[in-house]
Amino acid sequence: MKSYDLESFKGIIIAMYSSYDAEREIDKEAARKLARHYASTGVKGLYVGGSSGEGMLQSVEERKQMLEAVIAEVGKELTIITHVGAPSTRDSVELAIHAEKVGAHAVSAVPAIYYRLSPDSVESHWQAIIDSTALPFIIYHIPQTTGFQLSKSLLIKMAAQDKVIGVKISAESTFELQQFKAAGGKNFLVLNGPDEQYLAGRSIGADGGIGGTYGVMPELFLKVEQCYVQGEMAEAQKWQFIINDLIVELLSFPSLYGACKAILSVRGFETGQPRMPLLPIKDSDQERVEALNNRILDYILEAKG
Ligand SMILES: CC(=O)N[C@H](C=O)[C@@H](O)[C@H](O)[C@H](O)CO
Ligand SMILES: CC(=O)C(=O)O
Repeated sequence: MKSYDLESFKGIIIAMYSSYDAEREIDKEAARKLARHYASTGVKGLYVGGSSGEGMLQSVEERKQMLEAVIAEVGKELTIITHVGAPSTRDSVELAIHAEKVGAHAVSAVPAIYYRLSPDSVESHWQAIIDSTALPFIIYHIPQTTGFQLSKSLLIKMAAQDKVIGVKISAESTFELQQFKAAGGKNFLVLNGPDEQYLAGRSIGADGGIGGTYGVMPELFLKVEQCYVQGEMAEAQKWQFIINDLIVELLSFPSLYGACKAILSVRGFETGQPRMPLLPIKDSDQERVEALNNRILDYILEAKG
């Protein structure tokens, strides 16, 4: 048994987009407004500073500001997981210590990026982060961007520690997800990464999911989850199909995050463009953004029924 409350990490957790002002600096007020909105949707929590949150494109100071804004607004209502992954162990540890100080509920990290690292090196990196606080830790496994393939043996070694409560797996193999779930055991969380496979991941062992596209349609993922829990598999599949149609369209823009942020902007939540090298949405994309937003909003209405 882990000595942490695992229930608070099970369910739909939005990988939150960062908010920037007109000068492209962190906009704490805008971040709070968006977090407040998310709290009203019924999701379980927020994942701050991950891939969707552009943590890797921000300074350590900016990452702290984003987290502080989110916690100030919804830290008492939602589970707040903060991603502290960085190229250097030193920066990750600094972010973890800060996260604990300001009241985050868990830290999470990808392997250190850029250098091609041995499993021993990644393990030491994660261990330094884990040892720096009393917070639970969630491994972020996303080999397609980090290049690091987490082995089952390293996973088992990590999961044996009380503080290591789970893994978020963004690799696309649901078999790998299942293998990690089996290896981690009953008291180890597996959170689904690829939003396109939420239902598949859930069916084969995931306890919930953390996703970037949840941020523009949390209600639809909550619907899939609700149908799944109630055993209405045909209905759950129907909604996953709808979601995947929408994701395919989101992926057709210059950048996924740019498209999601543009949709939020149409709804009155200004978060700015994503940072370079992520491409911004062009003016000529605006009409298509609005049409897609309308489609999503219609589905949200239908899902709420
Ligand atoms: C690389 C990346 O950002 N992956 C996210 C997390 O796993 C997903 O939520 C995707 O954004 C989503 O599945 C759309 O492809
Ligand atoms: C977790 C996730 O989906 C992200 O970091 O964007």
